[in-house]
Amino acid sequence: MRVDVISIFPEYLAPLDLSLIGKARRSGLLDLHVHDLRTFTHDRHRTVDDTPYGGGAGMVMKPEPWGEALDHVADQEDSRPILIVPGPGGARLDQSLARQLAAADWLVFACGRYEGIDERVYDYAQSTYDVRVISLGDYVLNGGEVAALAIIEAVARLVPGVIGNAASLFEESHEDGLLEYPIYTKPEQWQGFSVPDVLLSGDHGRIAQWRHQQRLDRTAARRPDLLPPELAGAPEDLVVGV
Ligand SMILES: Nc1c(O)cccc1[N+](=O)[O-]
Repeated sequence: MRVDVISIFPEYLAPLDLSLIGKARRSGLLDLHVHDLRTFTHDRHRTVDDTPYGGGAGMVMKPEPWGEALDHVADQEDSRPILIVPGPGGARLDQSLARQLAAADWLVFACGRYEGIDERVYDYAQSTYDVRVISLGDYVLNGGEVAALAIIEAVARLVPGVIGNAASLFEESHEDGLLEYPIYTKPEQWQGFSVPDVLLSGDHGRIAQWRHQQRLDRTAARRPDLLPPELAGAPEDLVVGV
């Protein structure tokens, strides 16, 4: 998978050199390119913003640098990349959308700052990109970089080979709609807390059943909205292993 990120703060994307994503870059599984939007300005001050037409607070990102940057990134390529513009007005990222994006060959991220990007950039990009606005949630960030990091991590880890043990992708929270079960490691006793006996039993059938029940209980308690319709609204003590 190729990923391009355009930002006025390219150093914000430095964490992508770390851990499994950094390893995927070095192995060639992830072909990541970060671009400084100011590279595509031509004035002495490398200007990327200006006042909004119609008045209002704050500044708007100018269309010209974005147009040049998007043309530069997509240049000489015949495939149509997905352009992701992280923003509060976008489709909410969830595991299903992350899986969809992980099937793409090429993602390009446009990280807005200030009050956002001139609307004509979205229109201009349509001829070359599949334009998507994606939100992490209903709250306000200062720009798109943090969201781009989160989306890239959620997507890249689903690319085959990025996570060494693919089995660990299953039974994760949200992978199949339920939250994950509690996990434990050595020592058996710690600060007066014990590991549940069932996990020490060696009975894999009982362990699997216990873990499934834990997932149902946790989902019912913390995210009842995720419960399957047949269990939604059922009293917690009736949410039994099904
Ligand atoms: N919420 C927000 C924002 O305020 C600015 C950029 C990106 C996001 N987001 O992805 O959620």
